[in-house]
Amino acid sequence: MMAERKRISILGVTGSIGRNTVSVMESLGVERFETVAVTGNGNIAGLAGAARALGAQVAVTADPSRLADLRAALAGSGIEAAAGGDALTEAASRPADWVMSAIVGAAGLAPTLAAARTGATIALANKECLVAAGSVFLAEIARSGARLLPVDSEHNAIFQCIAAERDCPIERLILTASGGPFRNHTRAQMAAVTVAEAVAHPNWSMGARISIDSASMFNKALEMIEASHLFEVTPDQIEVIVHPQSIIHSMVGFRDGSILAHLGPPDMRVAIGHALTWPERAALPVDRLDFARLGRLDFQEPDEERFPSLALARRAMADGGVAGCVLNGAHEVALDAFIAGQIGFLDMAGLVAQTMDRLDDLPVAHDLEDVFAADAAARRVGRELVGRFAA
Ligand SMILES: NC(=O)C1=CN([C@@H]2O[C@H](COP(=O)(O)OP(=O)(O)OC[C@H]3O[C@@H](n4cnc5c(N)ncnc54)[C@H](OP(=O)(O)O)[C@@H]3O)[C@@H](O)[C@H]2O)C=CC1
Ligand SMILES: CC(=O)[C@@H](O)[C@H](O)COP(=O)(O)O
Ligand SMILES: [Mn+2]
Repeated sequence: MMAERKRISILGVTGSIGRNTVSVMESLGVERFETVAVTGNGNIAGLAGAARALGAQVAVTADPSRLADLRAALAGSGIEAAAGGDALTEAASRPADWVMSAIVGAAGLAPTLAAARTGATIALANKECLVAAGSVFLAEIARSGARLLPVDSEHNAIFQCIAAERDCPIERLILTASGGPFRNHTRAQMAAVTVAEAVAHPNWSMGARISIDSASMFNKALEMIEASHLFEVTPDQIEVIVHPQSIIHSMVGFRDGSILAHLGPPDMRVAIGHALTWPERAALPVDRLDFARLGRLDFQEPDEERFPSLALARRAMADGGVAGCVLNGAHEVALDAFIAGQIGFLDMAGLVAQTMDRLDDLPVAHDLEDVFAADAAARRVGRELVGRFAA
């Protein structure tokens, strides 16, 4: 008798994580899965291609102006086409067993919560959900009974390290950071880097925005806040160590001095496959580590002078309330402005810091409306500040 097929939706199927998710499904056999919904934004050919490859029920673009293009791309397939924010939420709400949350940025928050409210298991790649909405997001997850499986490589690594240690308190979480392409740049060199240089990650193949965030270490800043929400630790238990090879994906220290680490090739199919087949492990066609060839693993202290984003994360965690939401909203504005050539690479941290200064008295968020209000305020202030940095 054929085993019941797992019902899957992929939010952000056209992106780096989305494509890797499709690749993992293909390597496991797409016939094992029933694909409910796939979503994208501007990449209509990619969206229609994924929908056809997986035999999805519905494909949704977030961009309403692209509905006709999507319909044309899906012609003859029998797959429903839809567009816009409400359609995205409706598709995310369709009953599924497992939903990959891989839309980039805070735009992923509403669809991810829509999926969580159905009680589906949420494979969470989108770190901005936790950074922006933190306890409100977790309260909604708890209410829905949905299970959260971290996909971000560091958090997936920690999840794997603590799986057998349920009753042992964590002493420290050690997040590894590659240090990005500017690991050894001086501040003067960093001030002049281009978008093309910032996007060129030394180890991982990822979307443009997270690649630039790795270069500024804003990615690690977001991940510190993400870890503070996912695991039972206080901010001072979260450490960052630069590990240029990206082979150790993170470590957990316990009170007896033991440290458990998760190692693997820098390939997101490992974390995605782990979340997709959890609590089992399926065979994956990824490179196997060859330690003799690696020869060594290096570590260095992160330099918070050159990477001020890390101190901003510590400040957001200490401030609590909506500080993470303000950091995230301002950071998304700063990143857009850097990509558009309006501000320099180092201005991003300055813009976020000034936005946090100006919005340090916002009320604590009790619900999603409060979160969206704080996010909107951060973006408004951030956009005002872009002009000043652009001068
Ligand atoms: N890439 C990686 O290896 C890792 C990524 N992550 C996290 O996973 C998330 C996705 O990253 P990544 O795959 O690199 O990003 P990509 O930029 O490659 O893909 C982003 C996805 O989101 C869609 N999208 C963009 N804007 C919107 C919007 N306004 N509304 C709805 N959908 C939208 C894109 O659609 P389209 O392409 O059609 O425009 C695409 O499907 C991020 O939060 C990132 O931090 C975490 C760990 C590793
Ligand atoms: C693959 C993944 O999870 C990314 O977040 C990655 O960790 C980025 O590398 P950095 O360590 O350079 O931020
Ligand atoms: Mn990561």
